[in-house]
Amino acid sequence: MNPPRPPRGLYAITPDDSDTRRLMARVETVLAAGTTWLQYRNKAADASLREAQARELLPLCRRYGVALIVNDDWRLAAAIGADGAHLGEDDGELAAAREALGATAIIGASCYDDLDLARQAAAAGASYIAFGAFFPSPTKPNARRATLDLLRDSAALGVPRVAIGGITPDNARPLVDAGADLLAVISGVFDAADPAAAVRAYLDCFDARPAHSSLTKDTRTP
Ligand SMILES: Cc1ncc(COP(=O)(O)OP(=O)(O)O)c(N)n1
Ligand SMILES: Cc1ncsc1CCOP(=O)(O)O
Ligand SMILES: [Mg+2]
Repeated sequence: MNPPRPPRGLYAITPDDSDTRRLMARVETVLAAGTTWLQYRNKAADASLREAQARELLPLCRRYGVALIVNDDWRLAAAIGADGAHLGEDDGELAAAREALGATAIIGASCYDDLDLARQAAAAGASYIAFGAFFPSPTKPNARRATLDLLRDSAALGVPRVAIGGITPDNARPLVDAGADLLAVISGVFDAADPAAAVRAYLDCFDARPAHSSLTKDTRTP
């Protein structure tokens, strides 16, 4: 049997939206257009709204065969049976998340502009490592900035690499050429005049681009 293919494509991340009906409709458009993974991120919601929104997103993602990854809070991911969690530097230990979520969960780690952090995350069993911000981010203007060299230099780590931060269909191709397996995007998708067309434009950036990593880990959508 061939080894599983690594994930590749668009990793859409939800905007802060307190209107759950509207959020579901916005997300469904994006899932239907061909998103690979979805991250639930809402920095403005309280714990109860976050749980309600994450719970409602899960069956929607399942319907489209898209993995749901919860930002910041692996306990919430575990409580609702999500496919994984994304952890930044303030979001707890990867080992604890892995223990709670299990061997097949998708657990991502923010590595910002730091190859050593990426090495540590890969060694600790991260399913993917994320670098960025690569461009000024409308969502997170003070995010640390990363360079394309990080993507090139992290190829040998053998885990999928995610690029984030100010990515638009117009600036994304160099990231894919440098080794990004997934483009993580909030405003470029959800603030676009036509979010479905934006999703397709990001996916076009992968056309005729070889997959970079020779990965063996199974991080496919369940
Ligand atoms: C795919 C992906 N990459 C990076 C981040 C940023 O995580 P973090 O540094 O914890 O910042 P917040 O998202 O919590 O503001 C991410 N969420 N997703
Ligand atoms: C969470 C996060 N971490 C670095 S930049 C960023 C926000 C990405 O959003 P956008 O795609 O709108 O720049
Ligand atoms: Mg975080």
